[in-house]
Amino acid sequence: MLRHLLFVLNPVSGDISKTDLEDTIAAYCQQRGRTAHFHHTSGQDDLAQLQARLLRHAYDAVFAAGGDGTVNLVAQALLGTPLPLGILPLGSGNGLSKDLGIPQDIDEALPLIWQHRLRTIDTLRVGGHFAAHLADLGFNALVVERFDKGDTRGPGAYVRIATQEYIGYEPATYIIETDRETWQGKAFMLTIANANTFGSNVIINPNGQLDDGEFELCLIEPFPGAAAPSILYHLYTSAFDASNYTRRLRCRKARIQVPGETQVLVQVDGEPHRLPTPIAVDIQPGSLRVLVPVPAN
Ligand SMILES: Nc1ncnc2c1ncn2[C@@H]1O[C@H](COP(=O)(O)OP(=O)(O)OP(=O)(O)O)[C@@H](O)[C@H]1O
Repeated sequence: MLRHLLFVLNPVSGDISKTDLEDTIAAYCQQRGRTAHFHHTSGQDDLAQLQARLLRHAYDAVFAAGGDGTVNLVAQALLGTPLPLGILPLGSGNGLSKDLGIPQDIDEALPLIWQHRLRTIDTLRVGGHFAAHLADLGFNALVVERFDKGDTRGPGAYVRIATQEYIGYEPATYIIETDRETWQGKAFMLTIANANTFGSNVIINPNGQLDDGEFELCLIEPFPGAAAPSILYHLYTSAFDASNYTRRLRCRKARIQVPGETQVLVQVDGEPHRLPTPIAVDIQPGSLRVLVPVPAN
């Protein structure tokens, strides 16, 4: 039984107050013979702080209570340890928890603390950064960066920024060499996907498996404005491959060049980074243990 549980709380994620939540979690654990410990992120030096805490204290599992950024932080701190990651989805983007079938309602997610199944999944390294879920280059990375810098949150702000950026957006050229093939061309966006679904519910990589030792490069090629509604429709209906403007490359490793650019904007698990080119991507098979709901009979 997982007895000593550490909850890593991001106090600002998703604009959700977490003051009462701590009491709820502590009582919930106590009633079931578990002990809850809490760690608050500060936004500064969080990885080193969490790693230091994990060296000082013995826990049986660590829960990320926040969005994909908090999940990325906790997952990274757990690499190389036998400890499993639990997720309480409390961010504006909760993509990995959706892909793992974790309920999005916090009251429904709490039972994961004591009823769960252990699953081992792959993670990615993207340009030297750890990614547990999705990374991308191109249009979405640009929107994520602007969203990150802005002071408004929520899906409304994302759509507003996306609409502004879409007008006049110039797709870049990419040269992608994988362990299987080479592809060269312009792309509106290029998603590096171990998982399936963005926090926004866009299904960028239908049927991609989190534990198959492979990942997918999901390309949306330049398209005329008139095709945008049908592409969006395909993205929300698990029909990525049905569009004339999409393609997926499945692989274990890839090298992405962007001719003429010495650095490029890359979004990794919701956080924007400017990374030197070429970008190397590798799958790290079976590198993370996660707690997932027990399937209903
Ligand atoms: N105490 C804090 N104050 C300010 N920022 C913080 C704090 N703790 C963590 N952060 C920042 O929160 C971000 C991660 O947020 P997370 O993805 O968990 O939630 P989110 O609501 O989905 O995030 P966002 O809305 O920013 O995408 C990281 O950039 C991290 O540096």
